[in-house]
Amino acid sequence: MPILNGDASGSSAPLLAAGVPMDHTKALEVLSKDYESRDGLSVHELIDSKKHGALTYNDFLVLPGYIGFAASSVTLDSPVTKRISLKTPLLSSPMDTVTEDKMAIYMALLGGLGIIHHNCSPDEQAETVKKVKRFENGFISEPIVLSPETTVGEAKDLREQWGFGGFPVTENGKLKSKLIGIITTRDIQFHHSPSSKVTEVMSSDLVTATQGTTLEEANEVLRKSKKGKLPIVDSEGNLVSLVSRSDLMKNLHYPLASKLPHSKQLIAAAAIGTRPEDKNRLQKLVDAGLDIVVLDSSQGSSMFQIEMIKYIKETYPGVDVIGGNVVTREQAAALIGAGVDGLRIGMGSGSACITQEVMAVGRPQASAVFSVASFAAKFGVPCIADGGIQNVGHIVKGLAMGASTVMMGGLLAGTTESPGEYFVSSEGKLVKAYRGMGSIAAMEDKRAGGGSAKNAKAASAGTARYFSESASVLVAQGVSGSVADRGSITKFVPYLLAGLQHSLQDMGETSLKDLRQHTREGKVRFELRTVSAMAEGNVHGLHSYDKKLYS
Ligand SMILES: NC(=O)C1=CN([C@@H]2O[C@H](COP(=O)(O)OP(=O)(O)OC[C@H]3O[C@@H](n4cnc5c(N)ncnc54)[C@H](O)[C@@H]3O)[C@@H](O)[C@H]2O)C=CC1
Ligand SMILES: O=c1[nH]c(=O)c2[nH+]cn([C@@H]3O[C@H](COP(=O)(O)O)[C@@H](O)[C@H]3O)c2[nH]1
Ligand SMILES: [K+]
Repeated sequence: MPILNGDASGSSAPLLAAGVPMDHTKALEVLSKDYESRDGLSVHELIDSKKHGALTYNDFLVLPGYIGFAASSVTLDSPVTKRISLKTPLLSSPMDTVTEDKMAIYMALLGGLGIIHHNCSPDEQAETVKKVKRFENGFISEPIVLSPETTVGEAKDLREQWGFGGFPVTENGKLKSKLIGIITTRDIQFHHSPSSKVTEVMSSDLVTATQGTTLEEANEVLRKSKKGKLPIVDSEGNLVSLVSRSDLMKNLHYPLASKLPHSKQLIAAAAIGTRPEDKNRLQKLVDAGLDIVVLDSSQGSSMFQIEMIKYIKETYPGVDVIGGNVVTREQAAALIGAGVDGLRIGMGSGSACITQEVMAVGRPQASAVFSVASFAAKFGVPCIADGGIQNVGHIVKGLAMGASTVMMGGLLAGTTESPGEYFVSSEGKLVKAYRGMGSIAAMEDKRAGGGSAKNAKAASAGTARYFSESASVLVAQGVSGSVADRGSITKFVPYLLAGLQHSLQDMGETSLKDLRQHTREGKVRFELRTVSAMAEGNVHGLHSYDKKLYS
């Protein structure tokens, strides 16, 4: 008796119009014999502007490959210049709402790199470079210090404000002055006279360590002494830094940290312009220990940049130069010819950019990255995909298009490590300011006024030109706004990295090097995405939902 419901045997529901199904064990053989190419498109077929116009990240998808390994085994190291490679292929933008010392330090600790912005005086920028180079993992280089005149009440307020209660006391209340005591939460907790001086309750029987002590040694002293804080002093007993037990454990664990071989210091990178005065700025940055300089321009293919590249390569052979921005092969060739060690790709793709609207110049980012990176690869010049990154998928696509690293502004501007304070938006959301460096706000910022120019504005990254070209109108190429709170990059970057590993695993690629090579060879396959495909690929049909990305 035939099984009607659920019967797939015989001729009741044939898949092929006629004939017997093939032997299933021959599936792979048939696949390789019967088809001229793999399923989907090669990158060359995908990025074909004659057929498809120029594409950006949302316009295509990568097809899955074969998973024969664990996601955790995917390696993500990648070069950022001809000489320097990173364990984390992520960079933060040289923007005044994104990268100052804290971002640069933590990006480097996490294996990436933060490019220090130049919308400030050369001395301020050099000081930031110094902070990155001098940063010693686990040592608090700028602790809160009390003076002998500080009262117990004030110390209690500081504890409230900072959330911790161990403060060193020095003769003049500053760092690099003689350490005379340390005050802990316990010393002030039950002291009922807020007007007493801290010297009455502090402990002056101190366990200290001398400058040059390693973190491991400091750890051992803390363990033995059972203290919470270990002041580090110089040979004269002046306080130079502090090690805190609570910070210690988390600080010991940055195995990916970006350092040069034989150096204990983090790699420091900073941006400059191509004006004559930028040469003086660069000298200060190099004196402060700079490793990589980024020539920051929306249109890098200029006589100014070519001259600057040659000058830097000649004057500072130890410093690597990243040129840009570029979006075409021709622009790239000019800068590669001048000797750049790396290129930065992107024009108008940034989240706060209006360059394409205002200048009518630019290029959709996926096409830009593929065109430039495939050309630059011939000369061993690594490329940065800069701008337009909104999620892990975009990072992956930038890397699949041939970039070695990816640069982000807006995505990192809402983290604790970016400059500025959080504030509450009119909708009641916790946000931080984010603005394009070509926005009116950034161009007019008074902080830019520390330079040599008489007019404060003239020293800024974005306005210099307007003052020498006798133009009185500032033409904005960016906007100023805010972005939502994203917490600390010490959580966010590991999330991006884990997401990247899972994505590469889906593609069947075990490293970024393989991803780039297999894309070039046509093994990694792509598909164009229609508007409805994009809608399908996103959340749809739900009454409501919560989009929590990681925990
Ligand atoms: N990636 C992107 O899509 C964009 C980025 N931006 C950002 O905005 C900021 C400003 O960018 P730009 O205005 O492109 O900066 P820029 O410094 O390249 O300024 C461009 C103008 O200054 C002139 N200039 C440069 N060096 C000169 C010299 N030595 N002598 C005479 N004139 C010289 C150029 O001819 C040009 O008119 C940067 O931080 C940049 O990254 C701005 C627009 C787009
Ligand atoms: O057209 C522009 N006008 C601007 O004012 C501007 N400021 C920054 N940038 C570029 O945007 C990149 C960061 O982009 P995301 O926020 O999308 O990560 C950055 O890395 C820059 O390349 C600008 N582009
Ligand atoms: K844009």
